[in-house]
Amino acid sequence: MKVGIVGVTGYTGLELLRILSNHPHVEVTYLSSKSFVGKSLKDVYPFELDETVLQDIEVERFEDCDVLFTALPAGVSYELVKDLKNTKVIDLGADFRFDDPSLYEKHYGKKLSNYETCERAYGLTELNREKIKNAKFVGNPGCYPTAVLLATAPLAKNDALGTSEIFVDAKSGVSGAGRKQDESYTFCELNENLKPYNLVDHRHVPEMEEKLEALFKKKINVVFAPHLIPMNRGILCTIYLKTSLSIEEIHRMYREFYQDEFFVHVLPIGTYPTTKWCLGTNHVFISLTKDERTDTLIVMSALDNLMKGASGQAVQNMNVMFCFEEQTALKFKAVYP
Ligand SMILES: NC(=O)C1=CN([C@@H]2O[C@H](COP(=O)(O)OP(=O)(O)OC[C@H]3O[C@@H](n4cnc5c(N)ncnc54)[C@H](OP(=O)(O)O)[C@@H]3O)[C@@H](O)[C@H]2O)C=CC1
Ligand SMILES: CC(=O)N[C@@H](CCC(=O)OP(=O)(O)O)C(=O)O
Repeated sequence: MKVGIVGVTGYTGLELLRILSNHPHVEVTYLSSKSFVGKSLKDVYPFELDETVLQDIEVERFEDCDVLFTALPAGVSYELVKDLKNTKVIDLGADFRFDDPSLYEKHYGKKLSNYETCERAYGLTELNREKIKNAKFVGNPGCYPTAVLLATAPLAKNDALGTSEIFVDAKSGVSGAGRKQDESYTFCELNENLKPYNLVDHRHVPEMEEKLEALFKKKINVVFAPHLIPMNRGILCTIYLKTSLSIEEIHRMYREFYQDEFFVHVLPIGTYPTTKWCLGTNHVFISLTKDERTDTLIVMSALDNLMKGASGQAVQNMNVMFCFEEQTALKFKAVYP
């Protein structure tokens, strides 16, 4: 199967290439860049050892691929790919994530033409597998929404959420911001530092709320506090919510909900996840603790933002769309320590 990566020079693009180089059923035939057209990938990243020449972004070349991964800033992919006839698209940005295009317009400041007519699915594999199978366009979720939705979805199935509000404290490694050059991402700004950013009005809040509403069949407000942490990769979300169920009942529900999932692990009660367990893998670790005194459930989820939070999940979705075994090329174990 022929695969293209548009935006291979970014962090998620490179991660896609790392994963796909282990995939027995695909050949990566098209790699594109904006700034390095005509150079080989090896010229830009000597460790890649890949002499493939980086192409310009040419829509005509997209049709030669069976599937195209677009790993571009939000707002660029949609217009490039929306009219493709035979090529399936997995977009790592936000352009295909929303059911309600007015939410995208409000939070990303751009109108998407004819959005309603494109056959699209939200690419949170474990929660949307059947739709992903037949979709032409898959909107791969944001990294924080992946962590938060997987950590809360079992409560929806059992109507176990006692309130209409959840509180999320999140920490992310710096690769989550992409390879941008910006003063706030320089070494001295980040090293030995823990930095809150975009509190409350982060763009992932409307994405989380839209998907939570669909899951819980009621409006759920998300109070969200993200932080940058001086690590390359990894996300840890700590979610506070109310439920009247006992920790044993909740733990049983979560275990049951994810019992057939290869990538989602519900830890024993009292075991807390760490980001290092997921490093370079597509696995997600979830833990549950209840503060009985305040009747508060604390759910934690840890994942690698470039893997399950982006490129790993994108390949998982490709496997679902093309009927390959879902774990193909994704059986990485953590790099530890
Ligand atoms: N990093 C992460 O953990 C996650 C990222 N995402 C999303 O995935 C997408 C890619 O992210 P990431 O790889 O981190 O980003 P990077 O900033 O690392 O890379 C961006 C890529 O897009 C290309 N590019 C930049 N601007 C344009 C443009 N105007 N037109 C065409 N190409 C352009 C760059 O090309 P060149 O290098 O040639 O200039 C580069 O290949 C984004 O939408 C991001 O929000 C989603 C989940 C997690
Ligand atoms: C650390 C950091 O900056 N993380 C990014 C999220 C990465 C991601 O999932 O991005 P998109 O939704 O834009 O695709 C952020 O907070 O915007």
